[in-house]
Amino acid sequence: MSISLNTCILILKEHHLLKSSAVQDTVITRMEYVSYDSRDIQTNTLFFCKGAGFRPTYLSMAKDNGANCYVAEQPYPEGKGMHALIVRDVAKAMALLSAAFFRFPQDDLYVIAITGTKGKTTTAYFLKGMLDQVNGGRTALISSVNNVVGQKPEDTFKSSLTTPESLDLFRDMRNAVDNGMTHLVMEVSSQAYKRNRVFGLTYDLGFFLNISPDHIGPNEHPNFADYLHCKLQLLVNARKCIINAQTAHFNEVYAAATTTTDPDSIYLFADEKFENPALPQIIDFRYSSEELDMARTKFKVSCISDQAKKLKIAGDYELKMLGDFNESNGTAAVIGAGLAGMEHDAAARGIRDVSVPGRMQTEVTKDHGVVVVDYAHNEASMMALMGFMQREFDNPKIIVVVGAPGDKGVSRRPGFSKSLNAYADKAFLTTDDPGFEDPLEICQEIDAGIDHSKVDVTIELDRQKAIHDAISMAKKGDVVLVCGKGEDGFQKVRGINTPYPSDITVAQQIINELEGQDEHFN
Ligand SMILES: CC(=O)N[C@H]1[C@@H](OP(=O)(O)OP(=O)(O)OC[C@H]2O[C@@H](n3ccc(=O)[nH]c3=O)[C@H](O)[C@@H]2O)O[C@H](CO)[C@@H](O)[C@@H]1O[C@H](C)C(=O)N[C@@H](C)C(=O)N[C@H](CCC(=O)O)C(=O)O
Ligand SMILES: Nc1ncnc2c1ncn2[C@@H]1O[C@H](COP(=O)(O)OP(=O)(O)OP(=O)(O)O)[C@@H](O)[C@H]1O
Repeated sequence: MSISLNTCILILKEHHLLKSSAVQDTVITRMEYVSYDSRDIQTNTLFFCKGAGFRPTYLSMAKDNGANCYVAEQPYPEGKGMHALIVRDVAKAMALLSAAFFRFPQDDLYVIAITGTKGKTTTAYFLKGMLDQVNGGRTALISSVNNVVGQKPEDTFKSSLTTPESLDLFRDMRNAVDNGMTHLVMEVSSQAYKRNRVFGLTYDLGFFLNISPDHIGPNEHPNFADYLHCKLQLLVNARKCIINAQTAHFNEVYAAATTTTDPDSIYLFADEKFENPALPQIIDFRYSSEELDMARTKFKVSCISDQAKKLKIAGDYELKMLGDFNESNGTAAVIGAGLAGMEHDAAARGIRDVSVPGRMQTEVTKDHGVVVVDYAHNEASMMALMGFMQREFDNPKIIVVVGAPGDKGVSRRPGFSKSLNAYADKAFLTTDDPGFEDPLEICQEIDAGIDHSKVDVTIELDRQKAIHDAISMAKKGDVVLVCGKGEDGFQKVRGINTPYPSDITVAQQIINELEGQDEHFN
């Protein structure tokens, strides 16, 4: 793969991004590799100088290792002798030039993008499960858990960001196309728009699931308005939009979709009980809860509007994952499958056994109640999780193991106290990626917001012991919720990923010890 200097100049000019260029007569004018990291350079690399942490010495290193052209927002003496493309916005330039370098792989994929404060990963996995039924397992995935770019084991790898840097994203898409993948389901974080990681990318389908305050703080969004604005961009860039009519800020969300999409291609869904007389739009799809047992969720999807009835997706669906919020996620995914051409039976087959690592993994024990390991890690998801347990399991005793990460999301901590006050009977406050903060102080901060007349609190910094004590004390009919880390196999302590056996493994071992069971979590 390669790109010529002329093509780069043309693309940057077309998008009004080029401020100036310096072309060297003596240096080759084709670039055969692209990188934004001086530790990853090959001969004739196009190198992007980007990011808050960029240092000019990285450019020297890149040049010494074979880079022949750099793109930056200002000229650097360290780049003397290289071609230089000086641009207004390096992140936008990187997205456009990477798409061209990797030969526009998005054109050969049916691209589905999902945003929302909660439910992105689950909805993405549901969609992959269904689409795999009709394309022979050729659905690529970009998610905060795993990325999948092919069908061989080595084509599945852990992701470090929810939405990768544009250069990595287009490379992953190219690999996916070359590996025969036909569809791509991707999570798009608000940060991806803030940082122009998906600049210029258009989706066949775009989902907006929900929004609540989150990701506000240093390095993320300065305020909620900025967070919402970034999330709305997904709809502006989608050819067809699927929107949860029950989302907060519905009017702004719907308006964003209409800026580039005809109302006939905007699909709304809501649960059967939802009524909002102020809403002029027809809700296209409704879902309703059917019976629920300890292991499976059943719900029905109905097609209401004429445009909805064109899709053959009405009927009953079953999920392996509990949670009424998963009925909402499931409905969104089923609509997406319908728009991608699927019908009810294949969709129902594809979604029924999907599980997402670390999300709503449930074990029904003999004598210690129901144990759930879940990724809930902010107020909205804790409320959704505990509220569901209280409604569905007839007001059980709720025992929660939870902590808050250090160095980030400080605004989430009062949300933990609030949700525990609302639903928990017993809370074990414990360690969760403390980073450079003292985990005891983090726990004390959460504890300070707890109403101790409602919730009995134990601070136990050893996470494995906290899980042990929670499950040991639980009796038949109780619910134990182990929140926040799901399948994470490490604790971030002082900048180092310290190995940790994962909540799933720890909980399973404890249940085995207590009850001699050897089944696995659902
Ligand atoms: C604020 C933010 O999003 N920052 C991301 C961004 O950092 P940056 O561009 O400022 O880069 P940097 O790490 O300061 O380094 C500067 C540059 O020097 C280069 N470098 C560095 C060292 C060297 O020796 N040589 C060299 O060339 C680096 O490759 C980089 O290009 O680009 C980096 C990759 O190049 C990301 O790792 C980093 O994500 C940070 C770690 C992060 O935590 N991001 C979070 C906020 C995020 O993006 N989260 C969302 C999910 C949110 C949600 O759940 O909704 C996500 O999509 O993951
Ligand atoms: N639609 C929803 N509404 C509220 N809470 C939800 C919803 N879907 C999932 N959750 C809760 O949020 C947790 C995370 O779900 P999921 O990983 O699917 O969301 P996400 O948007 O990818 O999250 P993140 O951005 O934090 O990675 C789940 O474990 C569950 O507790």
